[in-house]
Amino acid sequence: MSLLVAGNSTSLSEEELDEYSDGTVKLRNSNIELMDQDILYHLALGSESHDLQEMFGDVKFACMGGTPKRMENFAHFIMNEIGYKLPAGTQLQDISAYSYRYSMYKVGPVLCVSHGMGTPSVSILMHEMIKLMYHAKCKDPVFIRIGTCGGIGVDGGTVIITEDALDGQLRNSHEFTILGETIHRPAKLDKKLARELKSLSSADDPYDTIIGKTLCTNDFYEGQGRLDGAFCEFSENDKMAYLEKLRENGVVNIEMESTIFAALTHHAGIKAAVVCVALLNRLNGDQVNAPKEVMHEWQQRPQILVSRYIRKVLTHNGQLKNLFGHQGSIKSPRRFKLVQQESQAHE
Ligand SMILES: O=P(O)(O)O[C@H]1O[C@H](CO)[C@@H](O)[C@H]1O
Ligand SMILES: O=c1cc[nH]c(=O)[nH]1
Repeated sequence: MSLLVAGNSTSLSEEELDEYSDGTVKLRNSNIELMDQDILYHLALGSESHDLQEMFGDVKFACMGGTPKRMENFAHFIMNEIGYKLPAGTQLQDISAYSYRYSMYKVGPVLCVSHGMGTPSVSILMHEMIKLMYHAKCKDPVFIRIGTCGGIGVDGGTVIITEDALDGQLRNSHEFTILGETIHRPAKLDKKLARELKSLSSADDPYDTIIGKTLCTNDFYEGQGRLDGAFCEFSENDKMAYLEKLRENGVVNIEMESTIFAALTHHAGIKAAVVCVALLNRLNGDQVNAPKEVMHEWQQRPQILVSRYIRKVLTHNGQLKNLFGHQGSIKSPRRFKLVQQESQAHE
């Protein structure tokens, strides 16, 4: 059996992935099965304290993004899009509220979870999300990051689907330090899923949706070649030469979570995608200074694309009609605005 070897780490071969044919998420850690209980501390959930299969067994999509508010908004939006009805007299609850770390909302088969900023925050969440999928016996869950980024040669408002996630040294892997040893795991996303998402963009969308390489950094300022951090020990020429080098290598955007997100989902055999909206074109500057309302509308764009995908899959599986008894339209930015206004009115 051929293994994909990166550093001294291994990833799933095609043959191994085939072994997961019942679709459930297998853990690559035999310690978990031997434990009396597994506490998902940062999600405020546990395998003994909660019936995770009953609560989460129907999850098909785990959507994640940086801020709790974005994910709460997305939960309301997707609820409307898939026609999911909450039991009378109830409202969406933040399932992980008492962790005081991440927020989690469940809308039928869709989980909407905030992941914070940067690798450590996402890494902790991904361990617990993958274990949650395992304990809940979820079948073929798809993980999607819905984020923001800086564009390289693309206008603010452009939606970017990541084809390959690259680290600061342009390697298509994520570097881990485990027991003092450095290992790399491939930062692979599902290319077919990326293409499918792209196919759901519409000529009627008043913005571009593109696929390209994403640079993932450990910092927003010096790490992304900004001149406007508290420190800067390089010149504007150095910065522009670096951004041009990125562009020559096919990089179209920069953010801070894609390699860890890709590496851990791939290591777990979970299909994943990253969809971000550019908040600015970094070739034109460093400050994020678009008006608040404009940025708010831009951030809805990846959510609209992802909702089209979710609706498509649920429609294909016959779930949209059968489970929720209402179809709606695939392209519905107008309805999204209404939901957003309602949710803002409650802020
Ligand atoms: O908008 P989100 O998804 O939080 O992501 C981007 O925004 C943060 C920086 O402002 C980083 O976490 C970056 O990856
Ligand atoms: O420039 C940007 C904008 C959003 N997020 C980033 O990480 N960088």
